[in-house]
Amino acid sequence: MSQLEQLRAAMGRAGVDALWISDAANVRYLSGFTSGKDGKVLVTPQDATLYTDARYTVQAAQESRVPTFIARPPATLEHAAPGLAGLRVGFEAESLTVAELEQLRTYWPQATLVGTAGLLSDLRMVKTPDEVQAVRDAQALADRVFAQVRPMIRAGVRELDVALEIESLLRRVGAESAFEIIVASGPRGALPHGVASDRVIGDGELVTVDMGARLNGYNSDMTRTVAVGTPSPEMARVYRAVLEAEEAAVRAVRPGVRGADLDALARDILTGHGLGEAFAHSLGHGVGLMVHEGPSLRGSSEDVLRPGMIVTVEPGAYLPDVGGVRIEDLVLVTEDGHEVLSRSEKEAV
Ligand SMILES: CSCC[C@H](N)C(=O)N[C@@H](C)C(=O)N[C@@H](C)C(=O)O
Repeated sequence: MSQLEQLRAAMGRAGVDALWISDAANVRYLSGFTSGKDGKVLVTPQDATLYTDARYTVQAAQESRVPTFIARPPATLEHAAPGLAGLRVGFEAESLTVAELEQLRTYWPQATLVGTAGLLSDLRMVKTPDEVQAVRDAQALADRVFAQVRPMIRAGVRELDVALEIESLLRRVGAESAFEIIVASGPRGALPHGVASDRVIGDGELVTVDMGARLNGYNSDMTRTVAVGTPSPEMARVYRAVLEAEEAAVRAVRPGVRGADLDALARDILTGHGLGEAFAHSLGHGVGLMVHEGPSLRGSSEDVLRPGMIVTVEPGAYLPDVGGVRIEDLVLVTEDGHEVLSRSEKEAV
């Protein structure tokens, strides 16, 4: 089934006849138009239309897999209105603003507007072969960049300079950083999202580097914690515990496994090392057009892994004022198990 056919089936289950798609990643996913933030897609029982404005006339003609109508709101809404009379029209409750909803109410008075959630994000969880290749390419690039940057992670270098080098290497090959690069050294390692600061890396410290490449719209995500010199026995113990949890969770990735069970597996290992409280976030998340998307590998998740999903496995342990460790791999769920897409070496500490 095509993406559009799968979406129409999901719309039927949600009880809507048409869907107004406003989330930028969903617009891109469904239409192929790469400037999704400046577009909307309307899916009706018969048609799908990309609405964008005249800045994108040429680009939309080149990229969009669905017919395009060039206009700005409210002309877009006026164009759509006649076809929506009497229909139940879904909108994406997680991305449409209140002001935009009011505008839909004004211009589509004969439609019944219905809030929906997750119709496209559910589809996006399982990647097509082309999407898998796109994430694979992004991760391969991130691995190459990490290998180039690893030698500069040493005492006397600022975290910021490490991040800048990663960013510039990514930019030079036409990619960009998938998110603000995390370089957290020494005690800053206790910040799970310690974006690079002007702190100078010291001897005997662990340094957590969390980076991703965005290439052709698709993201990668990987974390390595590296040792500069010889870390304290306490931090070496934490590193080995996190590595044990990470490797065990990666080994367990296969179709049919629940995200919640993978989280519990890693959490139980860290708890056994007295680090359960120090693991301050979920085990992982899906990666694709967004760095964070479904499925979720957290305790409350009901997601079950299926072939074609791409997830991170990233346990961590964070000790305030002392330091922290996170180790993260990007993992493709295959028909009979998994394939680890991130290839960067993990150091023995
Ligand atoms: C702001 S993007 C940061 C990406 C980073 N690699 C990452 O995913 N960090 C995780 C610790 C994280 O944010 N996990 C989320 C899903 C959570 O546990 O709520």
